[in-house]
Amino acid sequence: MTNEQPVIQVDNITKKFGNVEAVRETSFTVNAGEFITILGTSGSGKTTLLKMLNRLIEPTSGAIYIDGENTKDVNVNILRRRIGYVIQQHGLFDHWTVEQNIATVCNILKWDKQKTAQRIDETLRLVQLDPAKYRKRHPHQLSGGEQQRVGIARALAADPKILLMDEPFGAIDAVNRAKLQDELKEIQKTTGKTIIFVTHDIDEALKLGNRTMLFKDGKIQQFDNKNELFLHPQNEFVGDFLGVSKQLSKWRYLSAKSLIKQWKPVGGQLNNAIDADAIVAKVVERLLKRPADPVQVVDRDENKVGYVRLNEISEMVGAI
Ligand SMILES: Nc1ncnc2c1ncn2[C@@H]1O[C@H](COP(=O)(O)OP(=O)(O)OP(=O)(O)O)[C@@H](O)[C@H]1O
Repeated sequence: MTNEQPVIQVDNITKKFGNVEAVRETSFTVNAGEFITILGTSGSGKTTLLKMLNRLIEPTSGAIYIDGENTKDVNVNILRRRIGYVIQQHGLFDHWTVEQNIATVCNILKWDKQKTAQRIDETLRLVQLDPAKYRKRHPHQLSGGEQQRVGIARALAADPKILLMDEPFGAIDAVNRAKLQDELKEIQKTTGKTIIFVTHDIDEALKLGNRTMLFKDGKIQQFDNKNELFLHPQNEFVGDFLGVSKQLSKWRYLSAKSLIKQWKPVGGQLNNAIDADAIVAKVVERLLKRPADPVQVVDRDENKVGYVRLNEISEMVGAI
């Protein structure tokens, strides 16, 4: 859930490396508690954009505000403590134990031993690692997935409001990657962090992000939730990139909500209801189980209901 409060405001930033414009006149806003994924072609400027948020790269022009404060006016070290950063190759110090790695920022903040030890255990539990088992290990004694978990624990140690993640699961096998994605989503839900997550993987971007930014040639092509990206791609690139023409993608990613043309007030019993956020495939599954009954799509927040019938669904899915 987001609370519609801008935590990041990017105002017309451009980054030039010599003649190369890596990011061009880009503006966007991110609200507190959002999980934003950034997707795009190789070399499109995703990493450059991310690194400008914590001033690892300074914009050539434009401004970035975090909590309303221009990042240019904030001491870089203070800024980076407020913003956790996770990269693909975890960036752990090999000669340090897991606990020493996680304690890096706590030590900079001069936390006492007890507070630091407590936080190490807390963050390890958050990333599903048993502190007693992992505290004293070195990074080379961990699997790739475990290293990445420690990387996330370290980024969370100082309890930053924002987490920047640059292809954090890029080098992890598919099974562990799916597990890490689920865990990260859970961490985000329980901690309310604002996350900006760069990935090459369309499935990962759509699964994790409540909004996804599509990036090409240093510019945002579209920044929307997945329903909007599929239903209203703003240009050919977005359509092609997401494979909007492929029915399969629609069925996998669209929610039941998108099938409803007209919401009606709730009346009487809801005995075959499905959540508005359920994917279309679930609606179809339900319809096939009880072909005679319409499925009632329920939007809990707004207490509304819409109906989908089997004989209508192929027509509806075909039209969206
Ligand atoms: N330090 C630099 N000096 C010169 N050019 C750079 C520098 N960093 C990035 N670039 C260029 O800026 C453009 C954007 O690079 P960036 O790494 O942001 O892209 P990306 O979308 O993250 O790519 P990938 O998905 O391949 O990691 C590229 O053309 C790249 O070559």
